Amino acid sequence: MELLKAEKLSMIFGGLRAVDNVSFQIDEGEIVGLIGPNGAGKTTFFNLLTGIYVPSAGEITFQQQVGEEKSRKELKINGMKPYQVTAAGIARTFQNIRLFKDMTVLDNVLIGMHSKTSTGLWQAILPLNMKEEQESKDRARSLLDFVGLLSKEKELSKNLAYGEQRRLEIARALAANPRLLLLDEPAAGMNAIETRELINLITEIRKTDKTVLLIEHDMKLVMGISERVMVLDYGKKIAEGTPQEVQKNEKVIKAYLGEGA
Ligand SMILES: Nc1ncnc2c1ncn2[C@@H]1O[C@H](COP(=O)(O)OP(=O)(O)OP(=O)(O)O)[C@@H](O)[C@H]1O
Repeated sequence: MELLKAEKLSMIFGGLRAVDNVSFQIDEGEIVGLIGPNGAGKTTFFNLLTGIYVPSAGEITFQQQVGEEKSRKELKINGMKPYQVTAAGIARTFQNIRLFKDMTVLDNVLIGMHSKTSTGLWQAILPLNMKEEQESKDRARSLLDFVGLLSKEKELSKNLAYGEQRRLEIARALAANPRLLLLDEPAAGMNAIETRELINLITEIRKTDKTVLLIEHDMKLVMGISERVMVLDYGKKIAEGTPQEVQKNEKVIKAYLGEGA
């Protein structure tokens, strides 16, 4: 079932078409990889889906879940503010880790929980009533447990190892309880062990009913974990298909993977 659809999406900076007429759909429960050379427009595409940029052309729709009965409402994402997009059910991590470095690991997750409102930071810092505060902390701790960081809850996030900071970013994004999780180069800078742990984590996230779209340059990871892969080059979609199809695609080999792939 369709979760998010982008139709003929473009983003133009000056004369540069960073995203050029890209149509894309992701269904509920899928893990989809987004690949392409440096500067292909991958992060810009994420920025369009998350309200950081308003598209120069095209439309993005998201099937928001409303109420307890899980009924759906089609929502137009264009023009929404990033916090409204998060509240609608799309959360993300960033290529350059964006944690509050002088705050504890636990507080970083608590902030993610309250980022659904424009006053999110203040709500996270100001005291809630005791019961709410305890419930929030319990949920934040269970997310830390999920990403394997519970034992580090009191540490300052800047003191975590690089791979741990990346996992904390994922916990912070999950705190918003998204239906669609966007991961921007989650394995960047990770060693082989950290990458293996990350693959396990993404597999576990998928089991929790979430849909995942990830940008990644680690081909082993992205081809191993994705059911479908979309390839961008100079802002244009040059291929889309299963990892096997994409790896055999002449255009993709020429633009990105190279002959030795
Ligand atoms: N705010 C901006 N203003 C002007 N140009 C931009 C802006 N953001 C991105 N670009 C340009 O748009 C193009 C696409 O950039 P983008 O960061 O989306 O690529 P990418 O595929 O994510 O690259 P990488 O793999 O290196 O992260 C690049 O040429 C980049 O310089």
